[in-house]
Order: sequence, then C-alpha cells, then structure tokens
Amino acid sequence: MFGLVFSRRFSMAHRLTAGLSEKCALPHGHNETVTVRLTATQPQRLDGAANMVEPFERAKARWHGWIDDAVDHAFQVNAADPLLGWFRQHEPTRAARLLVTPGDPTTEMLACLMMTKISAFLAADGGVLRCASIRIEETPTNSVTFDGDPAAFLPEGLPADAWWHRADASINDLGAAA
Ligand SMILES: Nc1nc2c(c(=O)[nH]1)N=C([C@H](O)[C@H](O)COP(=O)(O)OP(=O)(O)OP(=O)(O)O)CN2
Repeated sequence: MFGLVFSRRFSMAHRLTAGLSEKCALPHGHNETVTVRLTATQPQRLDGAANMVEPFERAKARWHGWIDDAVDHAFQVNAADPLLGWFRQHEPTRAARLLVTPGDPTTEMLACLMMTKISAFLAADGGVLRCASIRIEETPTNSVTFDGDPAAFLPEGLPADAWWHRADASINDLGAAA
C-alpha cells in the first residue's frame, strides 16, 4: 500500500511537572519535527492517468496549516499546571497560545493528541485518507513514534469533544471553560 509521508517543523516550549523528569520541570523549548504517514481508506490501483492517491497539496493543507498557525511557538502545558491560571489572569489573550494537555505535555502525549487531531481533519476532508502512523522528533536524539488507535492509549475519562477531537484550529478548551 502507498503511504504519503509529510514532515513539518515547529518550535515549542513546555515543562513537565509530574515529577518523572526534574530537569524538564522548568519551561524550555525544542525545535521539533512531526512526520505523519497517510494511507488510503480504500486502497486502489493507480488509474494510469493522474496516478495519485491524493494530491500532496490537498492531503497536507489543513494539517500543515494547523501546525504552522496554532502549534508553532505554542507553550505546551499540563491542564493542572498553575501557570495556566497565571496566564488566564494576567495575559488572557496569550492564553489562547497555550496547547493544553491532560497531564504532562510529553512527546508521547503529543503524538496521541496530534494523531487524533489529524484524524479529525482527514475525516472532515472526506475520509479519503487516514493517519497510519506519526513520529515526533523532540530533539535530534529523541523521537516518539505511534501507530494504532490513540484512544486506546490516552488516559481514560477524557472529554469526547476536547480540542484534539475537533477539526478546527483549537489547541485548548480554555474558551469553553471560561
Ligand atoms: N518518555 C519521555 N521522556 C522524556 C520526555 C518525553 O517527552 N518523553 N521529555 C523530556 C524533556 O522534554 C527533555 O527536554 C528532553 O529529553 P533529553 O533526554 O534531556 O533530551 P536531550 O536531547 O538533551 O538528550 P541527549 O541524550 O543529551 O541527546 C525528558 N524525558
């Protein structure tokens, strides 16, 4: 089967506060690369004319738009991080630039949330493609890969309408909770 593979770079900052990585408890940043592998939901032969699964431009437009406009330079924070309250009180406009995760914003969590998000985009685009796997390179020496169903690996009890399920530009649900 064909796989359409797209990579996009983004800058981010985060901090991990749950206690497993004390060195990462202060805000710090990475230049990361996310790579997705898309496959056809109904694989077919090449037609002998256009010979495409789907034009690259169409397949990646919404996804790369979200990475560039919403994820790039966002600050990734645990939903329980007190910094969230600080931003909401002192810099509410900038709170929109916080990518909020259930628990620490690790690369594993980001892989699951991003795979759910791109799946929502692909479904909204007609469901011609699905995301078969995702790889996030956090640093030049550390990457996380994921394939399968993110729902089976995300923590239980998360809202079914959270930002990662929606085919929109959201990276948090702060507006909904305000
Ligand atoms: N399982 C995970 N472990 C860690 C994560 C993660 O997302 N998942 N993240 C971090 C930190 O973000 C840290 O900044 C990066 O890890 P680190 O190993 O320190 O990265 P380096 O590139 O500096 O590693 P070198 O071995 O020095 O190349 C920590 N753990």
